[in-house]
Amino acid sequence: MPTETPAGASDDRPAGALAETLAAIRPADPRALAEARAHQDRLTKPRGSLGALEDVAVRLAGAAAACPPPMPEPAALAIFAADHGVHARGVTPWPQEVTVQMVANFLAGGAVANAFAAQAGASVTVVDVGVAADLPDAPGLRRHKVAYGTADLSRGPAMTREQAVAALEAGIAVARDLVAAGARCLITGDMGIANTTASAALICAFTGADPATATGRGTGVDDETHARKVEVVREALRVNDLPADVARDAAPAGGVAWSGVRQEAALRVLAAVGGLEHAAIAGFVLGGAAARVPVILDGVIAGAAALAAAALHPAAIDHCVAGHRSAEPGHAAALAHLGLRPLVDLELRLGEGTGGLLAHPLVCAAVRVMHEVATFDSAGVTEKPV
Ligand SMILES: O=C(O)c1ccc[n+]([C@@H]2O[C@H](COP(=O)([O-])O)[C@@H](O)[C@H]2O)c1
Ligand SMILES: Cc1cc2nc[nH]c2cc1C
Repeated sequence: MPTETPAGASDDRPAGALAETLAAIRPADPRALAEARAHQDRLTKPRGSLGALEDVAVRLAGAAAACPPPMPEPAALAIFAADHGVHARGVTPWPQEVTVQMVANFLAGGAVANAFAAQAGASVTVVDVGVAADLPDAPGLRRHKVAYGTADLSRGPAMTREQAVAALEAGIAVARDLVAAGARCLITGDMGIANTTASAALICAFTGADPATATGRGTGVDDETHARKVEVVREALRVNDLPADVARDAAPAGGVAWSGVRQEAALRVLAAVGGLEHAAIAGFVLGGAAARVPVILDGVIAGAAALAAAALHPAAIDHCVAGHRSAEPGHAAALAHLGLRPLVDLELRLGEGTGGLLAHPLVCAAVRVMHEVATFDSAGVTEKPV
């Protein structure tokens, strides 16, 4: 049992790429943070007048350990696709085949994510981490299938620990390869019919939120389906023995780095109620953090996955920006727990990475200010109001 393991016991740490990635993650650099904050105040604008954009630029300086931070472009979107055993419980009106059909749509360039990626100048990679069908070869498709979908999380664990680690490592590999190919900003994307149910369960387990408040309407379910979905999330937490206080072991706590206990608890929660795409997105976040390349998080699926990444290594979140706030209620709970402020709030509830892509120009603008705006000194502008 994780609770019987001494805190910090190295024996419990996973081996392989996950362990190496966790070991490479560094928190925000305090010197770069201070330098960036001071630089913001020297630029030709009233102090704080760029609001949350100033915080984004300072955050990216801390993450990169450089002031100014590198421009976060080009960006690369990775859409992690997977299916869910809990679909059988009637938690979504959409047939499971829509997952594989949308994968084909992404690869053909026909989805909203493709249009938004073109607008942002981002590349699109589609990753099969657990689609319940065989996919033909296509440019832009990466194969990391761990299983043909998860098991039903309301009847027992959705994944084995090994499957969760394999999916985490798939996400790490995708992040590593995109960075090696030149990406300087990673954007999370997802596709998986029924994955808002798994997201709600993860958010409850990691934050202690109640299923009635964290479970939303996903693609747009009716009252009856929503009520069933809340009960399915409750059942998943009970069947998998994840009481509200499991969050004590798995959730990030201020100042604490990480320990074997925390990691094992995080893996147990992720495997019990997560999806293969959640695990892969958590790995993608860890991979970006290890490479000191910023990660823009998309909606509720990314928020739930980021909770798992934070539980595995709290400092990973220093490298993340919340692209937007989804209409899904659990997303706000996840972001509050992570201490992240979303940049865009347009009642989006699509997923695919669309909210993250919309935020990318804002993140670029925030960093460009640090590179290009004159200081009061250099421009000869009077620094103090009369
Ligand atoms: O990103 C979000 O916040 C979001 C909110 C609602 C729905 N989705 C997308 O819709 C699908 C899951 O919805 P559902 O109702 O089948 O659980 C999945 O493919 C997600 O990408 C995404
Ligand atoms: C059509 C459709 C597109 C999506 N994109 C992300 N999730 C989705 C769910 C559906 C149903």
